[in-house]
Amino acid sequence: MTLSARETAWARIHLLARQPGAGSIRPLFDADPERFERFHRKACGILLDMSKTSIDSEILAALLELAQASQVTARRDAMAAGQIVNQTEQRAVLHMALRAPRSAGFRAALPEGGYEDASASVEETLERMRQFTRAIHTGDIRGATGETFTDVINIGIGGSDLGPFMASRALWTVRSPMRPLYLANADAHNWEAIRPRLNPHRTLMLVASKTFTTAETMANARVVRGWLERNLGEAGARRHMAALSTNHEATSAFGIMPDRVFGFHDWVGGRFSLWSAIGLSIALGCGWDEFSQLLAGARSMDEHFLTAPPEQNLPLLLALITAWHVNGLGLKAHAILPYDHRLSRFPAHLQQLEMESLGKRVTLAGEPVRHDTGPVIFGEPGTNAQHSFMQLLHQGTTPVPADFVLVANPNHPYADNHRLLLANGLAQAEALLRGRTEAEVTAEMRKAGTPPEEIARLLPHRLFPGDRPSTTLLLDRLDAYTLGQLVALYEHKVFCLGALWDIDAFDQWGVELGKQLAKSILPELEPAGRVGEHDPSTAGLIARIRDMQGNPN
Ligand SMILES: O=P(O)(O)OC[C@H]1O[C@](O)(CO)[C@@H](O)[C@@H]1O
Repeated sequence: MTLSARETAWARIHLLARQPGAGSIRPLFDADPERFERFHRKACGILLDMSKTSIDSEILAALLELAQASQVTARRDAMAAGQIVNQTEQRAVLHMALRAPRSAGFRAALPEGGYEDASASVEETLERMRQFTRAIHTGDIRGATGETFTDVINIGIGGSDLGPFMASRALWTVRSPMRPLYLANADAHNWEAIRPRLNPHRTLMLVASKTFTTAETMANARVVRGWLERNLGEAGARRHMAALSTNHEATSAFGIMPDRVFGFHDWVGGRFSLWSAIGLSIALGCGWDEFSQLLAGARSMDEHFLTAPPEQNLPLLLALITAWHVNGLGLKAHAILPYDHRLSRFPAHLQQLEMESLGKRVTLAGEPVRHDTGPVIFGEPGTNAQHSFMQLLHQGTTPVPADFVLVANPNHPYADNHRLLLANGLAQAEALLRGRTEAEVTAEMRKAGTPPEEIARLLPHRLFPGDRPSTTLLLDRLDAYTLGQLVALYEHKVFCLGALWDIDAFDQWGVELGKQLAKSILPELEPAGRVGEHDPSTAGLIARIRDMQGNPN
């Protein structure tokens, strides 16, 4: 049987991963004092250090071969050309058009044939967003009682929340023009926690939903609209509402004035939408210049992704590292550890970006995948992570690859704190690599005067296996531009993994079943409802909830 180029490339990866010592990192440093120099790359101001992984020249060459055999470059070019790369939904994928000037000339293929001018509609929407933002900030647009808007509440979930929330958290300062707040959870405790901080006379409400049908978002939008109406009347409330959506019919049915609807297109996936109208809360909260810089930074990463050779291409390299860990070494979790508090929502954003994109079990052709796909993504900002889950990364039974994001220069004057932060980030990665040997632990305990029997008792608990992989991304500073670069880097990493695994990284059918079942359970929880057909566990739980709420079964 002849193997295809892809199969051959995969076979090579698996073979390399089975070599004795594969997965070991420390010997690679021992053998090559220049390893850091040879295994770090710098592009777009981001330094990517992959030397603390077990990838050596041979493995890197094999991974690059896999990328070539998987036609990552050709697929990338097809995406940039606006072809229908989201095959199951028959859509082009053009978030890159959102941050490109009109002269870039992005076009989106239409399923019925022909193309639409993506860049033209992006430019038009951006200009409307810019004017609206300016008018809100200058007070040309005011609330129903003539007061200026001080707060903007973005009501959305998933990609209509996580990206804008992450970016606002990173970019907002006390000097920013408005306070951006985010309401996502259908649990009204979320709204109850936000409401006391808001003055209805000064609050602008954005309903952010690509489809404008998402149950959680619509439930929250009705609650907040009701609050505005009670305080301002129906007509007054309308002056406080805007929508970010592709569904103009539904926004108008909800009562949002047509000139307050900022649209985008189905070639923008939810988790890639923070650059579109969905990012309006970033512009309003942090300022138009910041939003523009965010787009410009992402654009610079797009240009790098589209033009850099594979061996220098940061998104591709990040993807190949993950492929090595998941498929070569069988490591199925991945930690995101930003050592910058402004990036505290970054892991949450990447959770959706990576897991919704890459949590797939069939190929584009609908065949079962032959390789594992997306790992579990989780994370917290350092140093908080160290005091919660890092124990498992250091001494748990399975290595968990981690991305450390370090920022050399802070945007605050507390140099001591920043040194402490960086020292911890560097130390965690070093500890994962280096580990701690029996000789080291024994010597340290002896020095501390620990009796021999106590040393023997504690020794196994105090050993660190080391040789655990991590990748470091080092930024000079974090600002809107570099944030744009960082987020776009991960977006393109996801694209590359989708191509390597031959899956559709742009659909999300896996979220549908739960939504459908929730619809059928909903009436069963009403006071006069009845428990329907379910598995015994679900039926039992519904019955108990009805009991606890004092409703008959
Ligand atoms: O913007 P919408 O249409 O409300 O969707 C919100 C989110 O829901 C999802 O469809 C998943 O349920 C995400 O892909 C999306 O980001």
